[in-house]
Parts: sequence; structure tokens; C-alpha cells
Amino acid sequence: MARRRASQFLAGYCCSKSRSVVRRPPLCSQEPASISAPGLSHTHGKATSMFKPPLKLHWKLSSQTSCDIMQVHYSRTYGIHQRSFTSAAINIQRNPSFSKLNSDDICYFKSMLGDKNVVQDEDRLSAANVDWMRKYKGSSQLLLLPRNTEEVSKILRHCNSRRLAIVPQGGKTGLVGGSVPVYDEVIISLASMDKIISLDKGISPFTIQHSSFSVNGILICEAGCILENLNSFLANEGFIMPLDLGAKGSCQIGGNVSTNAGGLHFIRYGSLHGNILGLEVVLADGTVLDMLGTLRKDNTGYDLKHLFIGSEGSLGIVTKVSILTPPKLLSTNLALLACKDFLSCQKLLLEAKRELGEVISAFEFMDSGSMDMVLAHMDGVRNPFQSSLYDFYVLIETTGSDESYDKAKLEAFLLRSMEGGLILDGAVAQDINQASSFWQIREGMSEATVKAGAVYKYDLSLPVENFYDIVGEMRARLGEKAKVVGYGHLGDGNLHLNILTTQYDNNILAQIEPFVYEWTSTHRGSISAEHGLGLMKADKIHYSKSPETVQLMASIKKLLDPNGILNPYKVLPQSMLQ
Ligand SMILES: O=C(O)CC[C@@H](O)C(=O)O
Ligand SMILES: [Zn+2]
Repeated sequence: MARRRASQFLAGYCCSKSRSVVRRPPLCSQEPASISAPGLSHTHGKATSMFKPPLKLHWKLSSQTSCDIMQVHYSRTYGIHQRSFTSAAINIQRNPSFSKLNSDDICYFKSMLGDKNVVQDEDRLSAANVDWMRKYKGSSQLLLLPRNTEEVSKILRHCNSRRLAIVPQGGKTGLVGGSVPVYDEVIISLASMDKIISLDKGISPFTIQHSSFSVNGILICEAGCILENLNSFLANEGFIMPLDLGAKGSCQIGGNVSTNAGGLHFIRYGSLHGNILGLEVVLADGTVLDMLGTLRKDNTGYDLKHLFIGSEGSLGIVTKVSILTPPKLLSTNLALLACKDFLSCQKLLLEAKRELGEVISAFEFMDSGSMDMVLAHMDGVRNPFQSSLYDFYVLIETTGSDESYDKAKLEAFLLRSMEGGLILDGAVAQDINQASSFWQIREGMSEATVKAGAVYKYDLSLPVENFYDIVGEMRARLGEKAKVVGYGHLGDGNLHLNILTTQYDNNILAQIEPFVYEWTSTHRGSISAEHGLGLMKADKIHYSKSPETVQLMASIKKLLDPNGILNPYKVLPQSMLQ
């Protein structure tokens, strides 16, 4: 790969018109289909036809692809079976203490929710029983659609007294089987609870029943609000959500909170533990816990909301959320860069933190296998570079309030990095369409892995110095049997290790696990950085948490949900709870 001269690299965007790039246009954006791309140093003449209008990503697979995956899975792993896992290691029996639904239960739910919110229709049930990857599948006979907290409370009170297990369901975009039933759990969908209750803008706050304080950018909404809709609403008011995910078009804020989702802007805005100001949660017995505060500081007793953030619906159902929303800044810049090795990516991160500091709003990374995969499987995603593939790519987004200063700062940083050899090639988005097309590459990764065939997914937190080693070790272990790719949130030390094969195979799985968990544990990493444990890793928690810690978690679960009806078989080993 030829090193580019820095002057070549910078020629385009230095001379280009200064335009801020705004990510993620609202739905139905009417951006022009073609653009001139003076800023893409290696895409002159190519970009105009290359970049298409932004596509919305909803993590919905075409039925053809989905069926193929299901078929492979069913026929090769379990035959026709009500449970559908990629992992033979998951071998859980239905909890015998749970009751089976009867006609009285259905009558009760219908009288309380109305017929149309008590779903027994086969098609809708089969959609609700399976996760978006079509890897995890339950056999629930009932989907309930409560419209408010009171209805959630009544459902839980009834289910608890009858010992009917339940699974709370948001947008079903999870990757660890946490949001679908394992057996016949009643599915409680929060989709109908999608009201925005208030936004305190700090100037003329709406009336908020829980607080009369006026602090900038506090949104209160119901749990079923779709993340992207919240962001669109906030954009008009001058704010943004502190959270951004590839699945934003489908995922719901209640699910985001329950899984403590991380995503693309974590490096800037941090964890939901820091951004959630309050929650309303319904406990297993129907008790409504009103913790819907809007205060930045509140040390009165234990801060119980944190128990529910990331508990994956195993301790209670989140029904309302109060969240800090940062101001929407006007200047956004996005650069897609190619690096020769992982060490360069690491150094680039260090230098970027030093030189760009807090204006960095995303620092994403992908290896050449990931790029190759997304180009092969995602329609409309194009390689913005003329060279075939580089070994590593980094996506840096900066967001600030001073357009010319931010742009000049980023340009100077890129120039220095290129001269220092950390960057081989690069492109800076010149407008919204180019920015969207860069993000499509990164945001298309997850869907591409599923379209590529059978995929084993690992979501690891690792010290940056060991971050990429596991990819090499896994390649050495698996040889030709699988394609191993790595991408993720380098700025947060979060690697998405994806192992792609043509079909799910227990021999391959045995070569991956427990090795991947042991390796992560040895390097003092986490086996669950941002996707949760769900069903996939409930019995793997000990790789990242001490026995005493897991024991305390099990005690808390038993205290809050003595009958174990909330999202059973997930998060903690079943053996500790029955
Ligand atoms: O599919 C994956 O492995 C990761 C999904 C998501 O967390 C992402 O960062 O794209
Ligand atoms: Zn991620």
C-alpha cells in the first residue's frame, strides 16, 4: 500500500467549503442524491456517483436471509425444536415451578387490556418469539401490549400470583437472547408506551409532575419510545440523546436502559448510569417504584435506579425514563482513516485524546475483514477508498460549537498523524450524505455478520493494549474453519469479536468457548461490555465477576423477584435461583 503524501491527503478538505456534517438525518430526509466530494482525497470523480442518499438502518433482515438462517439453525443444530440456540452449551430446563397459562388468565388480561392488546395470533406471536438475528426462539403463546404503567402493574401482579413467567420486550435488537422467551413466558411488549412526557429545556420548562426544577435538557418519556424518534424530537428542540446505536431505528429507550446500552457516543457522553436521572420501574409483584427524579445530585439513601440499569428486565420492568440530553452542537466532522496496523490505531487514539480532547464524539475501529464483510453483504455500502482494502480503519467524529476552530483542529491533527505515519489514507466527509455513507459502513457491520451466514458474537471490554490480540489468537485456533473479524468502540476499549462460519457447528463452538471467556478473564476484561449477558452468557458471569459478587446478585434477584418470574434463564445461572 502506497503511503499518501500529506498534501495529497489534505488537498480536498482543506480547500473545500466549510460545511458542518450532521449525522443521521431525520426520517424522510430529502438530501440531494449526488454530491460533489472535493474532500475525499482518493475519491475524486468517484464520490459523485458512489454516495447514495442515506438509508435508514432498522436491523430488519430480508425474509429470505432470515429464513435461510433459521433453516440452517433448525436443521443442523436442534432439528424442529422449540428452543433455538447456537450454543449447545446452553442446556436449561423449563423451571417446573412456573404455571401454564389457562383460559382464566386470558379472560383476565382481555378484560383489563381489551381484546386487541392480548395477542394470540400465530404470525404476530412467532415474530415476537424470535430475536432479530433469528438465533434465539421461544414458544410463548401470549403477547400483551399494556398502554400505561398501571396496566403493567396489574399484569405483573397477576402473573406473580399465578407464577406465570414473563419476558419484557422492547425493540428486540439485542444480541444475547435477552428479549425473547426461552419457553412459554408471557411476552410483555412496551411498544404501546411511547409517549414523550416532557422536556425541560431550562428556559420555559413544561410542567413536570415530579420536579419544579429547571435544568437544561431533561427528557422524561415512556419506555417504549424508539431511540431515533426521541433523537428527532430532541433535534428540533436543540438537544440530542446521549446514546447512539446502529439499531436506533428499532430499539426502545426502556430496552437501552435495561441493557445499559453503550454505542457510538459513549466516548463522549459516557454510560447510561451517568445520564439516567430517574426511572419508574414496576416490580415483580406489581409495586410501582417511582424513582423518576430529575435532579443531578441526590444522595438520599441508596440510588436504587442503578440496580435496574443493565439488569436486563430481571429485577423489574422499566416503564418511564428521565434522561439528561446534551445540547445539539452545530459543528460535526467525520473522518474515515486507514491505518497499517493495530498499533497505529492505538497510537492514533492516544494522540487524538491528547490533541482533540473532549470534542471527540466517536472513535470507532474496524479491521479489513470487517470492511470486506460489510461491503459484500450490505446493499448501498461502498468502499470510499480507491485502494482495495487496508488492514485497519478508524472512524473519528468530532462535535463542537465552533465550526472553523473544530475543523482546523481536526485537519491539523490528521495532517500531523499522516506525516507521522499513523494514517495511510483518509477521507473527511464533506456533507451529510458522505457522513451517512461513512456511518453506514460502521453501522452496517452487525447486520452484515448475520447476513454472512452463521455468526458467533463476543462483546468484550479489554485493556487497549490487548484489544486486538484475541482476534489473532482466534484466527490461529480456527484456521480455515471460520473467518474472524474485529470491530468496535476502540475509544471505550470495547471489541466486537465476530466469528463467521457457514453453519453453526458445535465442534467450532468448542474451539471458541470457553477459550474466549478464559482469555478475557485472564486479561482482566469483561465478557459483556455493552450487550448484556442475556441467555447466551447467563452461566458465564463468573468469568467477569467474583463468586461473592454473583452470590449477592442472586440474593438481590431473590429479594425483588422471589418467584423468579421476571425474564427467567437470563443474566444469572439458573442453578443459583431455583
Ligand atoms: O454485532 C455486533 O457484534 C456489535 C453490535 C453493536 O454493538 C455495534 O457496535 O455495532
Ligand atoms: Zn457496539
